[in-house]
Amino acid sequence: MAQGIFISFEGIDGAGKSSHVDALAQALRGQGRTVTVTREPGGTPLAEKLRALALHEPMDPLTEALLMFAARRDHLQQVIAPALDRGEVVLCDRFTDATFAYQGGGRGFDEAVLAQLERWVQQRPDGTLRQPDLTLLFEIAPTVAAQRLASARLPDRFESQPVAFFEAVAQGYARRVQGAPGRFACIAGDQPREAVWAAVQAAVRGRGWL
Ligand SMILES: Nc1ncnc2c1ncn2[C@@H]1O[C@H](COP(=O)(O)OP(=O)(O)O)[C@@H](O)[C@H]1O
Ligand SMILES: Cc1cn([C@H]2C[C@H](O)[C@@H](COP(=O)(O)OP(=O)(O)O)O2)c(=O)[nH]c1=O
Repeated sequence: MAQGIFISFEGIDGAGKSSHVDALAQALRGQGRTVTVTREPGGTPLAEKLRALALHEPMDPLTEALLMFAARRDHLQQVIAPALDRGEVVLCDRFTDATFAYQGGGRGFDEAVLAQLERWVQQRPDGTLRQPDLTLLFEIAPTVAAQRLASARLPDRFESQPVAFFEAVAQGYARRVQGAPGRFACIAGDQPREAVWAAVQAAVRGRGWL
């Protein structure tokens, strides 16, 4: 059976990505596809426990990075790889680009070490690296995202960071785009919701998946 389709959603907190994950799942299911909607950190019982720790307990940047990759390994093994091997679609709210952006850009953790962990965690039996087929990167000025979040929800360890942290996170994302431009579709997140949704659909349609 053909390999499935792996799409990740990325952006700084408040960029407005989450509401489009379910909408895209519905659109793809409408085409008869089987779709798994999942998220990182999380997506399995173990990884959700690691998520609760990573989002709420104080820890140093190496511990934080290792927890993200530990959660990712379990998620890949238990959920993502089996679904893709069955030829299904996986929509994942954040994946490894978030680690490079938040732990690399935001926390300043060594990106060469992150790249090593990425290889260990995402290597397939044939030696190639598992990556999303498409990453939708929602781009927005950190000040606008912060205004949105101020009225939206109680902040976790990341969301409570100052605007300068999110500027560094955005730079981390930009470096990932430079490293693999063909994998990314950059979506202007500061548009009205309908325009953002149209851009999401256009990116997926451009790949022939909608
Ligand atoms: N295009 C948009 N314009 C204005 N507000 C938005 C838009 N998209 C999302 N929001 C609001 O911004 C906040 C953050 O959105 P959310 O989808 O949770 O962002 P993310 O998942 O990227 O952190 C929510 O209160 C949401 O209702
Ligand atoms: C996947 C991942 C997320 N994160 C952070 C980014 C987010 O602030 C947080 C959780 O992401 P997210 O699910 O987008 O948060 P919410 O449900 O509140 O919208 O985890 C990392 O720091 N590194 C990672 O590798």
